[in-house]
Amino acid sequence: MTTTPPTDRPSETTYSARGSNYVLRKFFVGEGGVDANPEAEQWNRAVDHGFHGPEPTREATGHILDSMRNSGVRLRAAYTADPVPTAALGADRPVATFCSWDSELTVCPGVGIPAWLISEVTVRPTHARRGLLRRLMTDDLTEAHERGFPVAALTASEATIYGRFGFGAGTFNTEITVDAHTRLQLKAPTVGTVEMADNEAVARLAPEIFARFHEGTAGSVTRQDKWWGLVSGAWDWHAGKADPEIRTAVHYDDAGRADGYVSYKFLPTQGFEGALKVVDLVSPSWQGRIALWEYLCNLDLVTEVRYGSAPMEDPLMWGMVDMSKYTVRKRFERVWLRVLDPVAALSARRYTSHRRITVSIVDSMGFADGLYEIDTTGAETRVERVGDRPRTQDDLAGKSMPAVELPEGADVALNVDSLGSLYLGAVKASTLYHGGLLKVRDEDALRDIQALMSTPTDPYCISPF
Ligand SMILES: CC(=O)SCCNC(=O)CCNC(=O)[C@H](O)C(C)(C)COP(=O)(O)OP(=O)(O)OC[C@H]1O[C@@H](n2cnc3c(N)ncnc32)[C@H](O)[C@@H]1OP(=O)(O)O
Repeated sequence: MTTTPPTDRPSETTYSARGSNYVLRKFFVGEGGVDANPEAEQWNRAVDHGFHGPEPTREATGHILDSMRNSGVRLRAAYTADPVPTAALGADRPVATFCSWDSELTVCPGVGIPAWLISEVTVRPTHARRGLLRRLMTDDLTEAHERGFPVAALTASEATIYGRFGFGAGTFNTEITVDAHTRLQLKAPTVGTVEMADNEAVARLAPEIFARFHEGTAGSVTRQDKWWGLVSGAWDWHAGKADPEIRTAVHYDDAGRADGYVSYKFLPTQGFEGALKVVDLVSPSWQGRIALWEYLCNLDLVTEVRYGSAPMEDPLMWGMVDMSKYTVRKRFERVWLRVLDPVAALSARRYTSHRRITVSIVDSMGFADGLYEIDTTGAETRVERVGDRPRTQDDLAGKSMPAVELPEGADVALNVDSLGSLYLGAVKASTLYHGGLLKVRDEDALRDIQALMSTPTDPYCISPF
């Protein structure tokens, strides 16, 4: 097996496992669309295979490659280096895909940190469980760490896969329906006005409105360009075609400034009546969001409104006269967070409590492993790596998720995936403690970490990626 150091330039290396040989490549989408990027086109086909989707059309591939090029997405792929039997997919079709790009994560209102986003992870079933994912993930996270990214993030197809790579569920959403048979009655009047809008005009407004939402919302990540086509119906990247059924509306504040939009489509179920599905609903303020909900629920012929990116604790529900009309269909983890640099990540967020504690972080991949002191007692937060963590039996056995032990000198110990969940307040420290995922020196230490890590609101992300 040979390796080359990670760089943000195209690179190539080799990998062998269980008698099979692979070439691993990292590359970028260049100018010239599908014709000029045959390697990226094959990569995109492999992604669709990996998620059991249909063969992408040339037009759909063109849109995806453009979006990836505009966002500087780095593509990783594994190709078989062994002879390909007759009728098997050609050697130019990757057996594994992976990509990542630079983004920003809001950690508290007004404060964003660089985040390394990962997506499109697939391994062809006939090449699975040979360590290809582990190898691609290790290469990619190593590069992110070397380039100084405090965190990496992804959205997971299965909750069981990514903990071993140090990712913890960092933000949650709910899928909701609001019964709209009668007009939405709210306890407090809404502010501003809502107008039905021109889709193309909304596509132009949307990036600025989203940027204001993003800046003010812990847990939000920046979006790729492809979102604005989705919002306006010009291009639905999930469906691989334009969507002429998309309708939009804009919310204006009392000064007449556009400060929110909703993009939605009608799903007729019984004659003229039916459900509305929200595609995207964005405003920097809850008042704007609730006003857009009022607009949606008060449309004639609409029996219910469905939304897949509601927050865990929704001001809309608490504002409704009849909260029984608000139904949570599903709760799911959205952003999985992986702390790569605890000093940078923990220094960036705000703390409302003044404490000094020493935390032992267990990271089987090594990036964040060690003892750290967090001190918020002074005028400025100070986070410092103060030493190595003593090796345990599980470390020596090479376990990817070692059991957490409290070393001497530490007040608190936890695995790096738990830190990802604690970081923006998706979970309380006491919940992790009761689940056996966090060890503490004594009750005072538990109280300290609980107070230190608590956040004023749940983290919230409305941008699957
Ligand atoms: C961020 C995203 O894109 S999410 C989308 C993920 N992709 C999919 O769901 C598409 C269908 N699945 C696949 O393509 C593949 O099965 C993958 C990507 C999930 C796994 O790829 P593989 O190359 O088989 O994984 P690899 O052999 O490197 O295994 C790495 C580790 O993950 C574990 N693992 C792999 N797949 C799974 C799984 N589905 N559930 C739980 N654990 C898993 C392995 O046991 C192994 O554990 P260990 O290293 O601690 O012993």
